[in-house]
Amino acid sequence: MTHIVETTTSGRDDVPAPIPPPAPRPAAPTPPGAAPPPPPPGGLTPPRGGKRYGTHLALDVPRLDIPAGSFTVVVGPSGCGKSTGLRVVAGLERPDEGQVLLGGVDVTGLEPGQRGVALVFQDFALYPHMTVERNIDFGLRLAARHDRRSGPSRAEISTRVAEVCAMLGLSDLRRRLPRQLSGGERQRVGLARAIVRRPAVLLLDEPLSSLDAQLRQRARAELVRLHRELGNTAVLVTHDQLEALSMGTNLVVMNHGRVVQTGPPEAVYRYPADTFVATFLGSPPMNLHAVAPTGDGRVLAGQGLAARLPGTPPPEPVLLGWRPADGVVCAPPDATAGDDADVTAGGNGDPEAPAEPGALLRGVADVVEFTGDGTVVTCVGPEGGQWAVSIRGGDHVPAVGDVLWVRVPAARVHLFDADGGRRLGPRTGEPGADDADRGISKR
Ligand SMILES: Nc1ncnc2c1ncn2[C@@H]1O[C@H](COP(=O)(O)OP(=O)(O)OP(=O)(O)O)[C@@H](O)[C@H]1O
Repeated sequence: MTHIVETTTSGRDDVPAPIPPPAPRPAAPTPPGAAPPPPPPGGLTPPRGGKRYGTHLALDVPRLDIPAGSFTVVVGPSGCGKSTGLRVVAGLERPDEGQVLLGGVDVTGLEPGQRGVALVFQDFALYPHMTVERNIDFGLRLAARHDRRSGPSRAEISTRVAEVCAMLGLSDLRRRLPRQLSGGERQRVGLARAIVRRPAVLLLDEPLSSLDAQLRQRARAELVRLHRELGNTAVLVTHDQLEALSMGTNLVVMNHGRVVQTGPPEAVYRYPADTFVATFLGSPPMNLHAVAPTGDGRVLAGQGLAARLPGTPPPEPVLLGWRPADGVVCAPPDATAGDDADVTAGGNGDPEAPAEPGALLRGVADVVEFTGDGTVVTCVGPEGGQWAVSIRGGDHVPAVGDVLWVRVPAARVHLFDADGGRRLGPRTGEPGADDADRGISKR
């Protein structure tokens, strides 16, 4: 639902009511559409503290900094508190504990309209009887009517609406009604309504969820370009991990009301802080295997898997992870371990430790899925353990029942604590740690 905090909480009865946003707080006493404060110099710190619904702690965030000018994407499973966090920042919910800081300024006690924040919800509830143009300039006209001296002039409103329509490709649609627009066009009108106010902080709650795959792809690119052009701070909430990885400059991963990891998307993807992040980001998710040290302790072994890692592996059983795209299908390591070996029979399928650092796995192809630009093969190891490997288009595609040997370069092997799932150090694959070995993974 498109909801611009200042305008749709105005409570005025001389304008038709839009479909209400989800449970907004009562009308803000501040002038509707009042000029937002300038962009915060020091970024956004939303929030310090938490939000409870009854006894349920929906948000438990001691501190979260969102850099000024960043495009921050908040991702996490359904119900993890993403929207609650956004609504606390917008002022639609008050935190039970802690503060919300915008550019170092405590805005916890401020009404939504005083925060310089615009919030765009996932379904774009436009005023159905108003044209595109009227929907977009609605908030500015209210501001002008409310404050004739410092509100925007008619000429200024017209210029700003023309600018935003040009930016979002809506110039030819200005006279249309919402029902005469496609879903993607309505989505752009919803965005235009928010950005025409030039908010210091643009909050987007799953704004692309109602679009089909093609429109979604275009809208993703549009939002990224828009952020570059506006130079403001944008926070986008999604449960779509492709959006999370591709759109933002800063990624926040949440689970159970908490922030699990933040950082540039590639760093979070490459060096997940725990098994939750490791398996939540990436499709297919990261493979995880229970392994334990064997022999002189330098080799980790599990069902159908052996790994030799640089440095000394941990002395305890751990979880070894690798991404399906980081596995390389290879020839059997020697003639005696032929393709006929029954890898599903007891320990017979466990490979020897590889001579070079890295992991070696053996499994039987169980499911072969064509994905368009490649194939994902799900394999079964001894005693039924499953893992997946991605095969690029053009490479040999195995058939169901084939035996597969897969090598994973040491730089792409992740180790996690077997109990808590926390990433373990010394970490293989840290930036600069295994650069020589990292080259092996380039296929
Ligand atoms: N008004 C409310 N009253 C009671 N519980 C609520 C309310 N709003 C949210 N919750 C609960 O708080 C938790 C966090 O909800 P929230 O909407 O922030 O999750 P989310 O991560 O945005 O989920 P989704 O991706 O499904 O939209 C959920 O368990 C939800 O059921």
